Amino acid sequence: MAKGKGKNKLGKTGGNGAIRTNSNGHHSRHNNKKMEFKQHVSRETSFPVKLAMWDFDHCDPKRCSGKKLERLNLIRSLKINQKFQGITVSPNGKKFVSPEDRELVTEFGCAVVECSWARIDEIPFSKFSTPKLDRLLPYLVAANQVNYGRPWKLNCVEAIAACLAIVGFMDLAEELLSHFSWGVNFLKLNRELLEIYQQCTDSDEIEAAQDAWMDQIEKEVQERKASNNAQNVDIWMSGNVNRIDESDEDNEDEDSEDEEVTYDNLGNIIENEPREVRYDNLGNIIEESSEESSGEEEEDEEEDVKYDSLGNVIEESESLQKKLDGLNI
Ligand SMILES: C[S@@+](CC[C@H](N)C(=O)[O-])C[C@H]1O[C@@H](n2cnc3c(N)ncnc32)[C@H](O)[C@@H]1O
Repeated sequence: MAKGKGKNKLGKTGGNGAIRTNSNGHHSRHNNKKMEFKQHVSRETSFPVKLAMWDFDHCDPKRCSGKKLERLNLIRSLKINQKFQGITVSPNGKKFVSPEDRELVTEFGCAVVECSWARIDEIPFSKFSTPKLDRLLPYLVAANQVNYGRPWKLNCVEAIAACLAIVGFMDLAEELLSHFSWGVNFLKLNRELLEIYQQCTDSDEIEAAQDAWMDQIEKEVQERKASNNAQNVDIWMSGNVNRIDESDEDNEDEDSEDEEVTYDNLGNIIENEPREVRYDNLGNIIEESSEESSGEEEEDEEEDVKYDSLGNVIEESESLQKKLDGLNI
């Protein structure tokens, strides 16, 4: 393709077939995608979409994503007072990037302001910006090492990739990010949101989608907090969490195993219910009744208890025997 004006007009590049628009409005590439891209990058300005930046030299060139794109010949630097005809993603914007901007991006490209977030107040936006072309990016989370996990504070390559993805050039966003080790994570982290934004038509819809997403996040945070609080209360109220909840019907088996069957030091069953037990001076049971037991019960038990030649109990009361039968011992 000839150098000059028409070079980056997407959809008009027909000959090299780099970009085709599908029924969703997204574009796709045909086979040997990498090769087609390499052909592009070997050209003077190197990318199917015109990319530009105003570089304020705030950043360490080794860490700066804008400078890396420049070294790769994917973006060009603009002079401070130089205007740009395409979309500028900038914190100075009033509207959000939306699929409505697709034609502008296709025709004229996308620019960023390469500077430090910490020094953003020093930037003389009025010198270079065209306010009606400035765009905010909606809620998206950074994946770069400097601001990982932070919403809105994207670096230059993320900002450009986000703009490309929102207007429907997802594969170009991928291409651009593929030059950064962490790049693929930006699309992974934001995939769902980007798909939502791609379905919007204009800035207002993008803003509404962003607000709905943030409301949802806020709701989930509150729910998680409430559930954590509830769990903390339960832990303190329930004491030892290793104890089995005896009111739990599912624990019936464990409960029944807890039913106490106790033995004397020779292994004889001496009690199946809490009772006061007394021993003779050889350790033999001499009485099983409690002082509170009725006289009737005492008599019954006395009648049923028999002893072996050493004085040990060899036969339990009838009621005890019934319980033993029930336990299949
Ligand atoms: C402040 S610079 C930081 C650049 C960083 N030093 C780097 O290595 O790429 C990031 C630029 O990306 C664009 N940008 C990032 N996040 C944005 C957002 N949420 N809205 C609009 N523009 C954004 C702006 O042009 C912004 O100036």
